[in-house]
Amino acid sequence: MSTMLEVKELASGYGSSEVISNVGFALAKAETLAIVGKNGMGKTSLLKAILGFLPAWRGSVRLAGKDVTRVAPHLKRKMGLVYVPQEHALFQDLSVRDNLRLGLLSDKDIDARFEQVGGWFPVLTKRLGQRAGTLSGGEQKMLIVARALMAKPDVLLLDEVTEGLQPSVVDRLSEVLVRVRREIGTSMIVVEQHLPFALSISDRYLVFKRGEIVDAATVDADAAARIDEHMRI
Ligand SMILES: Nc1ncnc2c1ncn2[C@@H]1O[C@H](COP(=O)(O)OP(=O)(O)OP(=O)(O)O)[C@@H](O)[C@H]1O
Repeated sequence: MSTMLEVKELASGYGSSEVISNVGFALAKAETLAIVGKNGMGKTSLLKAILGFLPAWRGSVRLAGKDVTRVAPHLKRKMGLVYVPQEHALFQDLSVRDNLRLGLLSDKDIDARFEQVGGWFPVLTKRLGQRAGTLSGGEQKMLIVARALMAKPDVLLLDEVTEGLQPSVVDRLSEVLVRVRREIGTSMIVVEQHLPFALSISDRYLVFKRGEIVDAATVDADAAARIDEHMRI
């Protein structure tokens, strides 16, 4: 299977403090990888280092075979790497439609993109004219994910996407992400505290501790118990 994203010996941090050390993994086409670990272990920083918001101190990031370690985040986005940040990054005063449109790189295929993404998120299709700021918290999170999917990403990085969501919305999101992967073959990295959600949609997982990978395995029936053990220590 072809490798979409390859991270090798990546290190990064803030000021003089290294928070990501020697991180390496590969993500195949249409594969979903969960990254789990306690608060403050460096999961968000890892995503930022992959995206280029944090500079790589050492190591490399390759996207579909190309070295993108020093490529700016907006250019990586054009190359198919899209990020769903932890915070609610919507344009509150713009309509749902305009927020979705901002996820597109150009208006080419706009109708087809609205149709496909609307099929995944019918709740948004009904509210295209509504101001994003007036959506419920769950709907706003759906809109952030939907906007990221407008550009049909090759690789999608999702940071704590279930945070603050009620169980029915979490279930809905996992159904949509499984469908997206099946229908357009997106590869995904899911940074998550919500273990059942992460494991239900992932093929493999990495456990992160103090900026390093301390366990990496395929998701199987014992994965949750193994991860719990790491979380306790
Ligand atoms: N802008 C920043 N400046 C300095 N240090 C930072 C900054 N952002 C994060 N850190 C530090 O880097 C370390 C890793 O933080 P990070 O947010 O990557 O962890 P995390 O595993 O994503 O945690 P959480 O699950 O709480 O979001 C922490 O010690 C944090 O205090």
